[in-house]
Amino acid sequence: MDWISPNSRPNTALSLLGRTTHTTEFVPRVNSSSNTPVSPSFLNSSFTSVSPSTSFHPIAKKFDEHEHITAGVTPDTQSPSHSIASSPILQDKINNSTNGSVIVPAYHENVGGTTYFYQYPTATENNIKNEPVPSTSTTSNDYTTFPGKSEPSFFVSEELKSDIINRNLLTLLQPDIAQYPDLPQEVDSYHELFPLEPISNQALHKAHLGYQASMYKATHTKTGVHYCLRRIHGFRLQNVKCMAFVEMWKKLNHSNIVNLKEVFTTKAFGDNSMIFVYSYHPGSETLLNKHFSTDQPGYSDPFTNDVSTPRPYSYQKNNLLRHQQNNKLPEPLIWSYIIQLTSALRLIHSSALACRSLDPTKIILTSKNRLRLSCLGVMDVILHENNSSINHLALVHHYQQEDLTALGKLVLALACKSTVAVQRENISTAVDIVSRTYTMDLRNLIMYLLTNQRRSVTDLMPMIGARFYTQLDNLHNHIEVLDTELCKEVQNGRLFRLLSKLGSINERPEFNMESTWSETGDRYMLKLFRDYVFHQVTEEGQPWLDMAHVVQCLNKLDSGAPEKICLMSRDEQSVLVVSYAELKHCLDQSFQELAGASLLHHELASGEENKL
Ligand SMILES: Nc1ncnc2c1ncn2[C@@H]1O[C@H](COP(=O)(O)OP(=O)(O)OP(=O)(O)O)[C@@H](O)[C@H]1O
Repeated sequence: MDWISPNSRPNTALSLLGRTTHTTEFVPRVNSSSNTPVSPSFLNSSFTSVSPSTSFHPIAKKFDEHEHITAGVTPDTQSPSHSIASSPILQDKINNSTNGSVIVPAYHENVGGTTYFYQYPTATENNIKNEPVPSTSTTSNDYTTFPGKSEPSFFVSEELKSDIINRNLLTLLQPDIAQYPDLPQEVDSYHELFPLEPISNQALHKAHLGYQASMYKATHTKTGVHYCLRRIHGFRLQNVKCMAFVEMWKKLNHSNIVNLKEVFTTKAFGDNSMIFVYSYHPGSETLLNKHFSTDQPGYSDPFTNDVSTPRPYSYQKNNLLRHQQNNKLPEPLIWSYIIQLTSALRLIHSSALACRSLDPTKIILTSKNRLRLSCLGVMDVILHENNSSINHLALVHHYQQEDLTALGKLVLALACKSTVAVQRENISTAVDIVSRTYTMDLRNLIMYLLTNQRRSVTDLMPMIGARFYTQLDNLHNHIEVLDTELCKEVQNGRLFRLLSKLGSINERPEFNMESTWSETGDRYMLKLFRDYVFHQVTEEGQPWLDMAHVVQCLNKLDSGAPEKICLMSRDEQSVLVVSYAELKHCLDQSFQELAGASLLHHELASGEENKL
């Protein structure tokens, strides 16, 4: 480290250190300088994506200036053009403008009615027989699984951030005691119950085979983990044999299944209730709510007849088709649901179980169209209790066939956007509508599921065909986006730890009875470094804020770069030339002092407690 006398220092005050017309950007910079002298240790650090460019940045400039400073030469100010050339935003725009999208021609191969190597451009899929297809109100783009790459930023994307924050908020929601005075404080090992739907007091509100049911979010008292409790009101368990099913369900682990954790009975609600504990997925909504809810603006079930004004059949059918063309769900979305549902069913059926609740109210959706079966095991317990003499295990094949019929009805309902479409009297019209507005593959799948023949979920796989690849590709792309976002936060976590150390040292009023500890020795350099990183000002004395500058300085500190910078005292009477490696040493030493004293205090305190 070199001390420079005030007389020999350049006539640049702190405000002049590399001050340029450089615009403030709270985004990372891209590497734009090829002739940049970068320290090897910096390159080795995991933050090389942030530009170590020295061509435009004040810190880097200081390194270049080091020899000039010692020689008493005033450095030139930066050229504004550098900063513009280094802007990642600008660079990105330039890249985008030359990056035209490549249109890959669709390739279809049909083997025995099954299309392989399939693509999703809407023109072919929306092929209503001999009729031009008006554009649908919801394009397939609305259902893209991943948002794609966004502008470069130091932080996670706004979309992901708000999704995570929203889920956290929902997870932390606490019930209003005044609103729910009857809620028990504790139910077995769970507390902080929060109703996930209005609790109906009407005995008529029976949801599960004649039993009233309600859902709660709850927290496990020991682990603090949040769960979802499905309560079956007024249910007295007489026969524990059904618990064999519960054990089987508990073992199932699948990305499209809400895991069952445990089942118990309780009197905490003032009755005999049966509680099914599931994993909690904040922000989920049922498939019914998402696609068939009359609460949605503009939604109406096209199959609901207006009995007051009977119309000829042809009129009704034309009406249905018109409605369908304007409101239908994009076919890729329906296939995505099919893939997820059949994937879950495949595991369930191969585990000698049956879902038995493949119903739009018992399928939940979270962001990015992630779908999960949410009510597994309940039917097995309730029905076993009601008919304990029946050999339910022997009937499982029958129940599995029922699952496949329910799946066929569900897909038909989605394709017609109507729950009424699956009623016996509407099915043939509904299938006709699907044939006219979707591909034959979708129609064939529905027909296969709705026939009386013996069916298997594995038979559906060739019908799905190459759509698996599309689904897989979407998932991988989404994982890649999340991975990139996670990388940023790993780096931010590293910098946060560094800042925590700096913050613990800077301006500490007293340490070991020494009131000037943070103002002297190594700590003084760290204080000036803090000013250098965060308190830069423009020539006019205005705050100069640049996240790239902050991140770059902290990264160089973390990696202990040999690069040197000028630190100016607040009275501008002395300038300190110091390397990042030296600053890192100061930081480590000072923090160790603090941490050592803190540890000693803890040991002494616990020693005192033990004595007592
Ligand atoms: N595992 C879960 N995690 C988070 N929320 C869930 C979970 N399971 C269900 N939910 C939510 O709880 C609410 C009620 O679910 P439920 O299965 O009772 O549906 P429902 O439409 O009310 O059906 P029913 O009429 O049979 O009660 C829904 O908003 C649903 O999204």
